[in-house]
Amino acid sequence: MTQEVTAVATPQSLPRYLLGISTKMYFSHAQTTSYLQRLATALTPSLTLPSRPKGKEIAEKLQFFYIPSFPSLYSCAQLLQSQKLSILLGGQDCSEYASGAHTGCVSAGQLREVGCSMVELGHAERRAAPVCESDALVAAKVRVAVEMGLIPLVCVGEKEKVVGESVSRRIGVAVEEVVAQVEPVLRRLMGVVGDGKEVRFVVFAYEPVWAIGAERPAEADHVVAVVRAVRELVTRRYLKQGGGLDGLEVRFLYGGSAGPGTWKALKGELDGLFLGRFAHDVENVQAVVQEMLE
Ligand SMILES: O=C[C@H](O)COP(=O)(O)O
Repeated sequence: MTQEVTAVATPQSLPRYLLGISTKMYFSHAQTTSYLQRLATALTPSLTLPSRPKGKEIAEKLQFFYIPSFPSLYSCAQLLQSQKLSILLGGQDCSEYASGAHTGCVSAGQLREVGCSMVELGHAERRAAPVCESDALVAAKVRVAVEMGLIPLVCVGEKEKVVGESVSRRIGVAVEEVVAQVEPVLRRLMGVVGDGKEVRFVVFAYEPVWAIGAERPAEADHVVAVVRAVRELVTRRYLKQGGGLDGLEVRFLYGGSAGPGTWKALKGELDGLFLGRFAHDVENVQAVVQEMLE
């Protein structure tokens, strides 16, 4: 008998660290489901329910999420739910509309229905041509997603690597660009997230565009300095009393050619990692998990 998929309750708490993987459009449907199965097998008990021995200890520290292509979501949800794996599922995008005449689009509600509890929005590959999503469009999508109970994973990052300038100038330029992407999102979330609301989290993946699809991740010092500055500004302007987003938890992950060694270099300054190509090899994921649990 085929396992039915049920909508998943929006997580009301998350462990200290998050570890996510997007397989973008790299895998066929068959490859996606077999990859997820291999991942689940390799990472057991990390992915098992918190009620199981060792699983509890790990689940308190680390939450996994997986973001495959749309056509594979239902099968992935079937696999996760039938094996009771503690891994959140997310879509790679959603519409800014709740429903209607929008051919080719996928709504946040549909994602929820097929077992997603997250949605990735504003990835650099969608902000770039030919899709050209604007900050305002990304923010509108985030709001709709949150209204449907999905935790948004919003990708942000500066486009160019500044060279031949002082370190403070390099960081300043990046912070300015990232803040310009983060603030429209937070402003659109006023009144729909935080204390007493279904969604209590917003996750930002800091992905300098120049570090995506590269040989190696951005330098840890750069990542830490940019995220520290953005986090400080977000806390001061939005999360403190009167900032309009009381009770909202904001997490910052790093993405962009991340793999074994990246977490160690970041020295626990971030809230997790978002893996791309280097996660295609399940052994790399095992190595990253090991680093994060140390
Ligand atoms: O979605 C993931 C990020 O864009 C990172 O991808 P990458 O690790 O292949 O550079």
